[in-house]
Amino acid sequence: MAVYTDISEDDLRAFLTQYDVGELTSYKGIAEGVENSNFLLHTTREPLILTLYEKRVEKADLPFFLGLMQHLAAHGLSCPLPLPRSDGELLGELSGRPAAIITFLEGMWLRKPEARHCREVGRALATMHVAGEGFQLKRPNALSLEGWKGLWQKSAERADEVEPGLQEEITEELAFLEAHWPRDLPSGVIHADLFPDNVFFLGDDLSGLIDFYFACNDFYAYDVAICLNAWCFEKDGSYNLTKGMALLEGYREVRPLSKEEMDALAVLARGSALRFFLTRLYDWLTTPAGALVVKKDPLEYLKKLRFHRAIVSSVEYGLAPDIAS
Ligand SMILES: Nc1ncnc2c1ncn2[C@@H]1O[C@H](COP(=O)(O)OP(=O)(O)OP(=O)(O)O)[C@@H](O)[C@H]1O
Ligand SMILES: N[C@@H](CCO)C(=O)O
Repeated sequence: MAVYTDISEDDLRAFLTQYDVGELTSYKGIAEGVENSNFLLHTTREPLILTLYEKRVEKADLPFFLGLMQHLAAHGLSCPLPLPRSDGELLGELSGRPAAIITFLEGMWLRKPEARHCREVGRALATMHVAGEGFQLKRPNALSLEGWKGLWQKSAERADEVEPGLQEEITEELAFLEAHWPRDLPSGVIHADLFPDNVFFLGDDLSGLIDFYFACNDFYAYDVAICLNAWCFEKDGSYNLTKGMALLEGYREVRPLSKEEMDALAVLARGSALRFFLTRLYDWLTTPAGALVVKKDPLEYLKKLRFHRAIVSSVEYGLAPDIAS
């Protein structure tokens, strides 16, 4: 469960006096998510989400994340909108943590997405990429090559506890990615964590995207690779070509992918798999037993990484042979 920081009713009521949200009628911690503490607030008006930002979110980045949600919502993407306080600020403090209130997005995330949902996700991802153009603030991706190296240094010594041989394998993978990472692909604001639990649906219709707290400036195609990893593999570790095809087609309906972007998919997917492997590995090794959070399995992403290593053509992701390399 992701409620790292508890709040008292008195502190919450005092915090809410700075917002024009009506009277608080109830609140509860939300069990899902692993990064921040989230609460659902009911007031005499609309339901709201209160987020307290935790360890992996830098306070200095919050104006980027909250400003981005405002920008995207104003440019046609369905996503939560941060509420300003009476002094105009989007960010406050509660229980010693930076805190913000955002609008509640209707819908549910899909436990078992199908190909038609992957198509919707592809479209929504491209819509976000297009909507993000013109957003003035910049945030380099802290979880790209340099960040991976830093994370790896913190876990490498204990990696073989998780699977023998991992230390050598990941060290070699990092060296490969350093040598082959693309230098010049179309880039802009990416979501960088568009997993099923961050995409809401009402029935089969996508109702919106949430959780922009890893958003940053990076290659658009890297975001596509993140989604292929997060949406198009089955529980048994196999890649679902139909889902991959649907996701890529949905994306390309809204924003074309260039030949360079398509050619780079396998290496970007390797990097993306390594990124989630490393954050999961770090959490696996450091989260204290008994913490109220469900740890995610790093080995799921190791399997994906190995799959991408064996790719020789982007046709294998579901791109039509006439446009794939
Ligand atoms: N704007 C919103 N509208 C409705 N529900 C929301 C909203 N924001 C968050 N939630 C709820 O809170 C849960 C956790 O939110 P979120 O994914 O932002 O947390 P996180 O800790 O950053 O998670 P993650 O592990 O995905 O990084 C969501 O699964 C959803 O149930
Ligand atoms: N989506 C991430 C967790 C949040 O960063 C994962 O599944 O590892």
